[in-house]
Amino acid sequence: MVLPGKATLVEVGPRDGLQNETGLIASADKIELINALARAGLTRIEAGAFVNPKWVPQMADSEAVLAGIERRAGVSYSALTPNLKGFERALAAKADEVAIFAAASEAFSQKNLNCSIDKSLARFAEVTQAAAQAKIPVRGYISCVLGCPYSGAVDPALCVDIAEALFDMGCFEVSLGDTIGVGTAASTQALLTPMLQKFNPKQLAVHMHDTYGQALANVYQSLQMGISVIDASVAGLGGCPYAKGASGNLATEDVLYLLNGLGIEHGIDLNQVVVAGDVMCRKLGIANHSRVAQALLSQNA
Ligand SMILES: CC(C)(COP(=O)([O-])OP(=O)([O-])OC[C@H]1O[C@@H](n2cnc3c(N)ncnc32)[C@H](O)[C@@H]1OP(=O)([O-])[O-])[C@@H](O)C(=O)NCCC(=O)NCCSC(=O)C[C@@](C)(O)CC(=O)[O-]
Repeated sequence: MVLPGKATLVEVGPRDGLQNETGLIASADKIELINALARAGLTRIEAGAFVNPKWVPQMADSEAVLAGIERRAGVSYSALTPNLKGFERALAAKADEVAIFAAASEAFSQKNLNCSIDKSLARFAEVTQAAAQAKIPVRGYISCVLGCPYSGAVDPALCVDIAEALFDMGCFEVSLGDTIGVGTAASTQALLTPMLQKFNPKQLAVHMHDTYGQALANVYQSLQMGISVIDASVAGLGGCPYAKGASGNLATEDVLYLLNGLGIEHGIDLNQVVVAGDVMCRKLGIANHSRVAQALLSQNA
């Protein structure tokens, strides 16, 4: 078993976690969440999405959010950019990093991006070209790597091809998304095996949703295979608007507890993350989906 000595968390709660909430959340509350997460030691925070606001109204205030946050030294504040228009908005809002997001399923690509996989990659190439000129790093995502809500099983070979296309156009990292949380440790291994034959583990991240309660096992599987960048969402907030029934990402607090138990360094204060998630859940009037947060909060109650 080869475990990395150090792991980096990419906090996606303020974007992936909140994008699906139906009641409009005040920009000030999003800003407070992001600031609290940065103070807790998270160094990569997805702060918004410059997507079509008609498609995802909750992210329509991403300009205001990026303008309102404290910019802590050493923290990278990123945003999703589906096309050149999104990139121009992100650049004007001074995002430190942007992310493009392809899918390993034609059906999901149509639902999420209103176009085929090939067309989305052509749009993303325009974004990476503009980002290279502006010296903004670009992260790539691939959704549905372990299953699609519309077309079912996904071939790992297709994921490898899309990852290659994303790296070829200049992405510094590709995050592999189990968008609907159907993966298991075995299917994660089956995906990562061909991925790691082609790419360095340092180039890859995993982004696991917890619909079937397997996300932590999938992260552990990924750590054992040398992946050390993990996406997570505070309090397990979230779900994808184009993946019915998909629950939130794996909770940041639960990943931190796993890493602590394994002795893997991460530089984040678990208790501060628990408080940040608790404050947001109370404001939203929703349950906290982190098992670790539930346990720690009940001890302190
Ligand atoms: C890709 C598009 C834009 C195509 O959307 P479209 O409607 O086909 O776009 P269009 O180019 O035909 O333009 C239509 C209108 O939208 C405007 N428009 C066009 N682009 C933008 C923009 N960037 N910002 C603001 N406005 C924009 C454009 O200006 C135009 O305005 P009009 O002329 O009608 O007034 C749309 O499908 C879209 O926004 N999709 C994003 C959906 C989304 O955010 N999904 C959730 C995030 S992905 C995810 O959660 C998965 C992930 C990453 O977490 C990983 C995982 O879990 O697997």
